[in-house]
Order: sequence, then C-alpha cells, then structure tokens
Amino acid sequence: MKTISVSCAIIIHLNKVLVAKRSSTMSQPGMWEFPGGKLEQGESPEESLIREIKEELGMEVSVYSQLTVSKYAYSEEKIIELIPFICGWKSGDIRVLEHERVDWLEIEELRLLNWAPADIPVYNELLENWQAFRSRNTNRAKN
Ligand SMILES: Nc1nc2c([nH]c(=O)n2[C@@H]2O[C@H](COP(=O)(O)OP(=O)(O)OP(=O)(O)O)[C@@H](O)[C@H]2O)c(=O)[nH]1
Repeated sequence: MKTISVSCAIIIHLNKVLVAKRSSTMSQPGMWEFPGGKLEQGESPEESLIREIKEELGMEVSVYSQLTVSKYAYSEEKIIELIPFICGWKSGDIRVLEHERVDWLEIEELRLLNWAPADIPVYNELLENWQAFRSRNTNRAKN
C-alpha cells in the first residue's frame, strides 16, 4: 500500500499558531489542520511546504525544525505520512486562497479544535515542547 507524504507548517508568530479549516470543496471538510499538502515528485518536504504555503496562503515561510512524522490510515487506500515543521512568517500578507478560514490561536485554544486525526500526535508534541518552540521563534523574529 502506497503511503502519501504530506508536509505541514506549524507557523508560530507572536506566541500564536496559524491553523486552517478545510473548506467544503476539500476532503475532510470542516476539519482543522496545519496548512501544507502533498509532496510532488522530486520535491523535498521543505520545498513542498514552501510551495504549498505560497499557494494556499500567499505568504513565504522560513522552515525551521522538523517534528515527529505522524502516520495515519484514513482507509486502506489512504495512508498519510504527515511531516510537520516549525516555521516562521518570513514575508508577504496572508490571503485565504483555499481554506474556509484561518486563525491565529493560543496554544491552549488548539485543544478545542476538531483536528484531522493525523494531527493529534503533532498537536501533542507541540504542546509538550511549546516553551522551547515559542521562545526559539521569538528570538529569531527579533534578530
Ligand atoms: N495540509 C495538511 N493535510 C493534512 C493534515 N492532516 C491530514 O490528515 N492531512 C491530509 O493530508 C492530505 C493533504 O492533501 P492536500 O491538502 O495536498 O490535497 P487534497 O485536499 O486534494 O487531498 P485529498 O486527496 O485528501 O483530497 C489530505 O488528505 C488531508 O486531509 C494537515 O495537518 N495538513
């Protein structure tokens, strides 16, 4: 069975995280995710992420550290390998080009969202390491 590789961006800015709600025209409509998408042939996860974020949100991100890959079988045909990255907002304004909406939320607020199942371990790792990720991004933004 083929595993589909998807990279996603945990964009941290001013102590908040950017989250996106899937629209009615997408699969898993109404569920929340970290923006990103499927890797294309020959792309690294980081290259794919920069391309997808530009397509979905019109902005440029800096890709920092990778978190643990989360594998989830939505069905026998659809096994997702979600590759999360901590990212920063590099440049450009945010435009919501594909999702129903996006929000900047506090870490505690993320718990309340109806997440795509593959994202639950990612959220848990983010929560456990929040202080380190948060302060690293804050220091980068200052420099
Ligand atoms: N971008 C993104 N996709 C995720 C996350 N979690 C998760 O399960 N996915 C799944 O990974 C796939 C990403 O595909 P995509 O966004 O590039 O394209 P798509 O909607 O056309 O995919 P589809 O084949 O499911 O319709 C989707 O099936 C989506 O549901 C996440 O946090 N971010």
